[in-house]
Amino acid sequence: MPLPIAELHLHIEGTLEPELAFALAARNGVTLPHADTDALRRAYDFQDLQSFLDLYYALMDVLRTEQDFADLADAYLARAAAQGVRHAEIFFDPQAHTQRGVELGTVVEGLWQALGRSEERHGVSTRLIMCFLRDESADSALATLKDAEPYLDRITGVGLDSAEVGHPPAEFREVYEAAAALGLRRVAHAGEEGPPAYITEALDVLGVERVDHGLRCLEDPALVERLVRERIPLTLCPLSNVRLRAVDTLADHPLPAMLDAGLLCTVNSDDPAYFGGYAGDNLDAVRRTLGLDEERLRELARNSFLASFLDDDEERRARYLAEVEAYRF
Ligand SMILES: Nc1ncnc2[nH]cnc12
Ligand SMILES: [Zn+2]
Repeated sequence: MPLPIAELHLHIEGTLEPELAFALAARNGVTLPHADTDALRRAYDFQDLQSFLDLYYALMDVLRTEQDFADLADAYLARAAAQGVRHAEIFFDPQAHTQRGVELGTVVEGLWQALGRSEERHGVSTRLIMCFLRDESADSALATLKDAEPYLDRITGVGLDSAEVGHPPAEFREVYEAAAALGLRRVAHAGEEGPPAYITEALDVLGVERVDHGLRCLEDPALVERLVRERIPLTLCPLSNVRLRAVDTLADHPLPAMLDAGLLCTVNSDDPAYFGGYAGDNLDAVRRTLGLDEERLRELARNSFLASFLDDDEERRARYLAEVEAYRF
C-alpha cells in the first residue's frame, strides 16, 4: 500500500496520456500531427517551460466535449488513487479551451462528472482550482472569472500558470482581489523559471496562500526565512523540474536542503503524462535518488494534507493525517 498523500499541483490537461489523446482524436475527428503514440512520446523532449507549453496547448485540441473532460479526469483519478493520492486539488486552464471555442460550462461540467463520483469510485476527495494564463491579458483573466460565476460552487480557488518569465504576478492584482471578494482561495505559480521577486509579489500583491513550485526562493535567504516563518507551503514537482530543465538532474534537486531549511514542502506531479510520472512516482524518485528517509517521506505526506484546502472539512483532514502517522513503510 502506498503512502497516503494529497496532490496539490496537478494540471488536469497535463494528464492527457498519448493513448487517450489518440482515442479522443479519433472520437472527435481530429487529426494529430504525430503518426502514433510512440512518435508523440518522442516529442516529449523539452528544452524549457515554453517548449513544453507549445505541445501541451496543441494537444488540448482533442478535448471537445463534456465526456472528453470527464474521461480525462476519471483516468487521472484512477491512476492517482493507485499511487496513494487520497485528496487532489486539480488545476484547469479555462482560457486554453474557451479560446478555441469550447465553452467554460463544457469544461467544468465534464470535469465535475468525474470529480463528483471520485470519492465513491476512487476513494479520492477533490477540489477544483481555476488557473489564469499569465501570458494572456489581465482583462482576459477578469472576463474568465466573470464567466465562471455560474460555476463557483464547484471551484475552490484560483491559480496562475503558463509562461512565467516576463509575466509578473502583480499584473493580476485586480482579478485576484475580485477572486478573494468571491471567497475563492488563491495560489500562483512563482519561482519555477521566474525570479524570487515573483514569489514575493505573489504573496504581497496577490495574497496567495501557497506557492506553486517556488524553487527559486533559494536564491533569496530573506525570502526563505519568511516562507519558513509564515509557514507558506511550496508545491514542488521534482520530475517536472528535471524535464523542463529547472534542475540539471534529479540528484541536484534541492528538496532535501529545502526540508532542512524548514520549508513546508510538498511533492506533486504537475503534468504527469508529459514528465514521466504521477505523484507516487515523484515520491519514489526522490526517495531513491535523493535518499530521503522514512521520516522525511512522512513529513512530505503530512505537509500535503496540512497545505491542502481541507479547512472546510477538518474531520476528513484529521482522518488523512492519522493514516499518514499510522503508515508502515
Ligand atoms: N509547470 C507549469 N508551469 C507553468 N504553467 C503550466 N501549465 C501546465 N504546467 C505548467
Ligand atoms: Zn504547474
